[in-house]
Amino acid sequence: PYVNTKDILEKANKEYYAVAAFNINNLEFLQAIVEGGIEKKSPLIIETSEGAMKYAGMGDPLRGASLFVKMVREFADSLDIPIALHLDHGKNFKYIISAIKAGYSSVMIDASDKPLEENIKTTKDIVRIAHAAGVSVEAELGKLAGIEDNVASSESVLVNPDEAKYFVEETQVDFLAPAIGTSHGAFKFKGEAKLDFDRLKKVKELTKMPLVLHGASSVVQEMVEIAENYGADFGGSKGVPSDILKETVRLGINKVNTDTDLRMAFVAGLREFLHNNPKEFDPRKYMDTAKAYVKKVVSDRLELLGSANKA
Ligand SMILES: O=C(COP(=O)(O)O)N(O)CCCCO
Ligand code: NA
Ligand SMILES: [Zn+2]
Repeated sequence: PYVNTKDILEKANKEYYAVAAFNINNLEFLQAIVEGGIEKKSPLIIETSEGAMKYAGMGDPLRGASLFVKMVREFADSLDIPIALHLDHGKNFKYIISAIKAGYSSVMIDASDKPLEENIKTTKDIVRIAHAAGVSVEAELGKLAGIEDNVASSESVLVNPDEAKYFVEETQVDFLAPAIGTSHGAFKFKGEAKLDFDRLKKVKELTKMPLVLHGASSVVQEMVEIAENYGADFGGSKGVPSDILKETVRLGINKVNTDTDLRMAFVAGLREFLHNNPKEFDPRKYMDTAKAYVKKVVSDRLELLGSANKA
């Protein structure tokens, strides 16, 4: 069934596991993710960025949003696993309202680059509107390093746990993304991978609410090797190691945003297939390996996060 993200995350919060939130831009990634969820009998959070809304709607974000709602609902209504649709990194009021109007389960208001009081004000405005429409809300505190959807944020500012408690009380958001040292994309760490577990622990103790980890892709070595075997150059790529990811779940992370790992898996499968099948031009065939690799990465992640058999 199509459910509210809050319902999925409240259960995960109680039972201390995490649910992956996978980004999509098209049908094929959605198919592969849903196949993984069926195989693992796991709840799924499908998420789209504002860029994905524009892309699918060919420039019209409301058309893109309603296309994604219709696609996701079609799958969700025909399956036993709970599936929610989330707007990731909502920054533009118009896009956030479009997602709410189209029927998204939840929206993220990302005002993490604003001073605290402004972040609170903006977030409160969105919470009021979203809650009136039965939509749950995610916000972010602190700043990720790396590139956030082509906006380079200078350096990562880690969450202040006391500020987090004040923020959630003031805004009544349903789930919070505390910045603890991750960043978006495939180049997360210069040296050794390290996250601030102490801050995460404190935020959980102070808020007791479902928490979100952004920039959580692991950069799956197997997929890097396949892609590089067929012409990709992913030199220097490094993600969040599995043991560190598991530790964040143990400490209270319940939603794990994953985009880069699926992108790399898809392109690895596409490169491999096209190289080995020079005569093929049927889209139902040449994207097959790509989808199979995405499904594999999805299934492994659902297992690792502990959401398998939790549907
Ligand atoms: O936090 C994440 C996941 O980040 P990643 O998959 O790059 O680790 N997202 O919000 C997905 C969109 C960011 C661009 O990749
Ligand atoms: Na999000
Ligand atoms: Zn993110």
